[in-house]
Amino acid sequence: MENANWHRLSEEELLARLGCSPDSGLAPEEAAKRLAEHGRNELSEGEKLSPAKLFLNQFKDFMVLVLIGATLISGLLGEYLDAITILAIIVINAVLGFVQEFRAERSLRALKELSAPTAHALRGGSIVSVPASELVPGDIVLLQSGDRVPADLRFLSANSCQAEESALTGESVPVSKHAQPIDEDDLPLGDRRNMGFLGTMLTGGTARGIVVRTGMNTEMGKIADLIQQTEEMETPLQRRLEQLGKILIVVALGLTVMVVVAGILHGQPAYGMFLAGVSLAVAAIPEGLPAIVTVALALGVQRMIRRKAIVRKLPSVETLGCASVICSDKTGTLTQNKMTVTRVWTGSRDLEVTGEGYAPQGGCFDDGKPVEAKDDASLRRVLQIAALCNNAVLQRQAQPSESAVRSSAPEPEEAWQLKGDPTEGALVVLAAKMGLTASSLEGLYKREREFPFDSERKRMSVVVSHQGGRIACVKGAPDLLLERCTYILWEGKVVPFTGTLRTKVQQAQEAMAHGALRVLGLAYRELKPRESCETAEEAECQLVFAGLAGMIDPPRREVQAAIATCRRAGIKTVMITGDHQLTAEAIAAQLGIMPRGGLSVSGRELAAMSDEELDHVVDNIYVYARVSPEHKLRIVKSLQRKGHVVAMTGDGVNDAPAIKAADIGIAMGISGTDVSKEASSLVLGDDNFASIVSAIEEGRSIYENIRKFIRYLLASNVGEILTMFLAMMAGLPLPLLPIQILWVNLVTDGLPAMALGVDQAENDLMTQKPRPARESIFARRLGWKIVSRGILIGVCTLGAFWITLRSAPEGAAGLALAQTVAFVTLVMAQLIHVFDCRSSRSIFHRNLLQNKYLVLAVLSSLGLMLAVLYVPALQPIFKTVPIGPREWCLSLVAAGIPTFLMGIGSVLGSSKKRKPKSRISYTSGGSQPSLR
Ligand SMILES: Nc1ncnc2c1ncn2[C@@H]1O[C@H](COP(=O)(O)OP(=O)(O)OP(=O)(O)O)[C@@H](O)[C@H]1O
Ligand SMILES: [Ca+2]
Repeated sequence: MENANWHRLSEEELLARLGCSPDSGLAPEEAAKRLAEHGRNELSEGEKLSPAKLFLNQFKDFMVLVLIGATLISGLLGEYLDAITILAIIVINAVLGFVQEFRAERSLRALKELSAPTAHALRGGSIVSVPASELVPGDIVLLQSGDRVPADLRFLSANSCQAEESALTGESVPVSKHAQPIDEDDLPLGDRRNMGFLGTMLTGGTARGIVVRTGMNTEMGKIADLIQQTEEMETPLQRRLEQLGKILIVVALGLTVMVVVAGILHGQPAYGMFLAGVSLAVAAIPEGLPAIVTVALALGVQRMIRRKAIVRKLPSVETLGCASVICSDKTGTLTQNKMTVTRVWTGSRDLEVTGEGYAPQGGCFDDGKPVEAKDDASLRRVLQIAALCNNAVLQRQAQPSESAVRSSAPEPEEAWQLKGDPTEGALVVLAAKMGLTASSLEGLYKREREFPFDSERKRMSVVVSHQGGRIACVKGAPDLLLERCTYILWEGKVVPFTGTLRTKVQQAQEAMAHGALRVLGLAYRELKPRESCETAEEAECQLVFAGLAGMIDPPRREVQAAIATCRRAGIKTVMITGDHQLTAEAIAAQLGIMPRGGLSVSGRELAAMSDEELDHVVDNIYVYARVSPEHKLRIVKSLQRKGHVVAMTGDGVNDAPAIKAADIGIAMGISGTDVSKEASSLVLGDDNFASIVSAIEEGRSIYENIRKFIRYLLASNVGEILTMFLAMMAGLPLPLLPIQILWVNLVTDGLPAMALGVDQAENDLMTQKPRPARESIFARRLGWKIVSRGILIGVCTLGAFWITLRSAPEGAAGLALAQTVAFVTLVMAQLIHVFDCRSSRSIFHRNLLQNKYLVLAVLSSLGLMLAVLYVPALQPIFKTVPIGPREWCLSLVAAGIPTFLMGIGSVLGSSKKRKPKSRISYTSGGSQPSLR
C-alpha cells in the first residue's frame, strides 16, 4: 500500500485502494487483521531499558566497582569470609537499587500510557472512540478543532479546517486544509494541503480523513529518530541533587582518605584500613538518593492519579508545591456545568421556569400561574430560537442494564442524557417543557447553515428555511448580541429598539446575572427572498431581539472547601470566565473567592489597560469576566512578573498559549481538547477545581518527604564518617569494622529511607505559605538539622565506643565488645532519628505509629541488628559479640541523645514564640467594589 502520492488520488481511488467503504468504514475484523499486519500506530520509543540491563547497570557505579575490587583483594589475601560477605552485600545492594529504579521506570511508563490519545473512527457503520494506537490504514477518522491528528491521513472532507504543523515543518502559523486532489509530483509536506500528519494539530474547523499510513511509516515516524524527546522527565530538584551528590562524593572521598592515612599513621594495619576506607566511602556516599527521589516522585504521582490529577511532566510535581495563584475557569471547573433555565424574559413577561435536570418536566409560570406557549407569540419565538439554534440532543437513556446500574453514577433518577453543550442542553429542555421538541420541529424547519459558537464572538447562529422563507436564529451573550439588534419583539409586535427598551433589557439581564444566572439573549431575523447569508457577519445583523433566558449552574460541592483550603495555604484563587461580570461576581461571592476590597475586571477593561497598569492592580483582582482566551496569556504574564507561581486552567485551542506559559498548565480531562492537553503539565481527570488543590497538596507533601529522607540519609552519613574520622584523629582503634559499616549502610539506609518517602504529611502542610520556587532544599533549617544531628550521632557513637573500650579488658575481646557497642549505638541512633525526620519541629510533635511502613521498616532493621548480635552463625561474619544490659543502657542513652536533646530544645524554644495570624475577611454576597 506504499504510495508517496496519496495527495493526487481522488476520493474513489483512495477508498478503492485502501479497501474501505465511505459509509461504514472498516469492519472490526478487517481492522484487527490490518492491525496485525501493519503493527500498532505508535512511534517506537528508541532504547527501552530491559530489566536485565537495568540490573546490570547497578554494578556500573564507581563505588560498587571499588567494592568489587576490594572483594578481589580480600579474596587474594585469603579473607574468604570477608570477600563472600562483601559480595553478598553488593548483590543485595544491587537488588535494592534495581527494585527502586524498576518501580520508578514502570510508574513513569504507566503515566505516559494514561495520557495516551484516542481517536474517533468509523468502524462497522458507527463512530467509535478507539485508542489512536489501534488505527490502521483505511480507517476513516473524524476530527474537530483541538484534536491531534492521530496518523497520516488524506482528507475526504474539510470545513474551514486549519492545522498547525510546526512539529513537522517548523512552521508555527496554522495552514488551511482542503479535500481536493492535488495533481503534482514531489510536493513538499507543507504544501500537501489535502493531507494531515501524525503529530500535528487541528486548530480550527472539522474534517473527515482516511488513514493512509500509521506508526513508523508516517512522516513523523521517518524523522522519529531525529526529534529530540522534549518531554522533560527530570525535575530541577533531581538535577540539583545530582550536583549535590557529586560534591558529596568528593567530600566523602577526601575524608575517607584522611581517615585511612590517619589510621595507618597511628599504626593500624594497611589492609584493614584500606577495607575500612572503601566501606566508609561506600556508606558515606548517598548513592541511593536519586533513585529514592524518583520513587518518591513516582509514588506521589500515583497518589495524585487516585485523586484525579494526572501529571504529564514530572517537574511540575515540584512546581505544584510552589503554586501561589490558581487561575481557574468557571464553567465546569468551579461549577457543575449542569445548566437549567430558571427564568425567561420576553419583554412583556418575566417568567419563572420550574423543574430541574434534563427531564422535560415542569413549565413556565407567571406570578405562579402556568403559561401556555400557544397564547404568547413572544414566548413562542424565544422557544423556537432556543430549540433551533442548538446542537444539543437529549436522549432518554436506554433501560439501564444490570451491570450499568452497579457501576454507574449515583443518580438513578437521571434518566435523560445530554449529548452536546450543557448551555444548549438547558435551552432544549426549556423548549421541550413547553411542548417544542426536536421531533415536533423537524418537519417544519430545515437547517441550511450554521455559524458555530466561538468564545470570541460569544454567540451562535443558524439559518433555517420554513414555509418558503428563511429565518436567521441567533443566541449568545446578551451584551454583545444587543449591539446587533435594531428591533425588538415587544408584546408580540416587532418595534424599533429604542433607548428606553434597551435599558429595560439591560435591567432584566442584570437582575438575572445578580442572581448568579448565566444569561443568554435570543434574537432572529426573517431574511428577504434573495438575501445573501454566507457569513456570520451577514446573518447576525439587523436582528430582532426576542428575549432572555437565565440559567443556573450550581457550584461544585467540594469547591468552596477547596478554595478555603487554598486561602489558608497562602494560595490565591482567581476566576476567569467568558460569562457576564455580574454572574461571575455572584458565583465568586458564593464560593468565597472574592475578599472584601477585591476587584473584578471585564475583558474590555483588561484590554484597555497597559501591562504596567495591569501589574499595578493584578494582585487585587479576583474575577476576570467576559474575557477571551487571549486575555489569559496577559494575566499569566502579569502575575509572573509579580513573582507568582501560576497555575492556569484551560480547555480550548486558544487556551494553549496561556497553559504553556503558566508555571503549571492545567487541562481538562473530560472536556479539554487534545491541543490544550498537549500543552499542559497537569490534566484533571474530573475537570474539578478541587482536584487542583489535591494535586498541590500532594506536590507539597512529596517535596517535604524528599526533604525528610535527605535529612535522614545525610545526617546518618555525617554520623558515620565523623565516628571514624574522630577515632582515627584521636589515635583510637577502628570503632566500626568495614563489614559493620556496610551493614549499617544497607539496613538503615534502605527501607527506613524509602518509608520516609511515603510518609504522611504534617498537619500544617496546607496552612503554610507556598514555598518560594528558588528555595534551597536545605532551607528552613534543614541544613542545620543535618549537621547538628550528624555531629551528635558521630560524637555519641564514638563516646559509647570509648567508654566501653576504657572499662573493658585489654585485648581483642574488649575491642570486639566496644565495636559492637558502637555498632548498636550507631544503628539505634539512626533508627530513632528516622522518626524525628518526620517532623519539621521535633519527634514529640508526631504520632510515632502513624507511618506503618516506617514502623515495619524500623522493626525489620532492628530484627536484623539483633540477629547480627545474637545468632551465633552470624557473629563471626560481622565480628560482633552479645552485649549485656549495661552495654544496652549505654548504647540506648547515647543513641537517644541526638534526637531527644534537640527535640527538648525545640519544644522549649517554640513555646516562647507564637505569633498571631492575620485575617482577611471574605464576603458571602453583597456588592463588590469594581474597576467600573
Ligand atoms: N453554545 C452557545 N451558544 C451561544 N452562546 C453561548 C454558548 N455558550 C456560551 N455562550 C455565551 O457565551 C458566553 C461565554 O461563554 P464561554 O463558553 O466562552 O465561557 P464560559 O464557558 O463561561 O467560560 P469559562 O469556562 O471560562 O467560565 C456565555 O456567557 C454565554 O452568554
Ligand atoms: Ca550511604
